[in-house]
Amino acid sequence: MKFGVVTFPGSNCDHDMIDALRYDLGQEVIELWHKDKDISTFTTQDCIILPGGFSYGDYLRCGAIARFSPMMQSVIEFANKGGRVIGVCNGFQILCEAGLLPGVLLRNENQQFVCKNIFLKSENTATSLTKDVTGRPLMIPVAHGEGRYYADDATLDSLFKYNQVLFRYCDEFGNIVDAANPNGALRSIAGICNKERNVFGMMPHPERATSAALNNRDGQLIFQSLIANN
Ligand SMILES: NC(=O)CC[C@H](N)C(=O)O
Repeated sequence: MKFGVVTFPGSNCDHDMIDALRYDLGQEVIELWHKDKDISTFTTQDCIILPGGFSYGDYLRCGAIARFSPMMQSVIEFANKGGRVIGVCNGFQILCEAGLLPGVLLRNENQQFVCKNIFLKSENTATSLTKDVTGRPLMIPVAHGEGRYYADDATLDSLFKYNQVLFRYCDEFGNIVDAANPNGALRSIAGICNKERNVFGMMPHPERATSAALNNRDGQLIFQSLIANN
């Protein structure tokens, strides 16, 4: 399989993602530009990633302008054919704005940008991204101003009912407690997928935790699960 990483104007985690996949995980990576549309070399075995950043300066709402990029039309078609798409942080925001994932990311409850390590509990072994992520909580960094996952009660209930919640914020022992929730996300939701389980969004940054040089390789477990369960 190969990965495509889309750069939008204002992306700033695209090269972190490319480096993590290429050098820490040894994967083939194609760099994609938001104004291009041709992803015909990608098959449904492959994966497109929307990385983090501040696309279009976060104007209107985070991701609200990027979702109109020409590349997004191709990404939506790719996802509808069953190709896997992952959005991290701003990428998650873009996927929600594009309607590929339900809900929205609102400004953090404390109105502050939050940048720190948090713990994540994997909630779901039914998706390729999380299948092999079992056992202890993962330590992964977050860095966002608008990461508070919000959806109406019916949507939240449906996410749990259909096993679409990927990750929840927890303490270092795996307990879901308010104090471990960095942004006020409803039901401590940190990541979700669509019903078909091929579109994934998460606020924390696994690509910032794939290298021994960073003293944290917990993020590798997430990418390795995706690669192993292709
Ligand atoms: N690291 C990021 O992707 C930041 C996402 C977004 N711009 C926010 O602050 O919420």
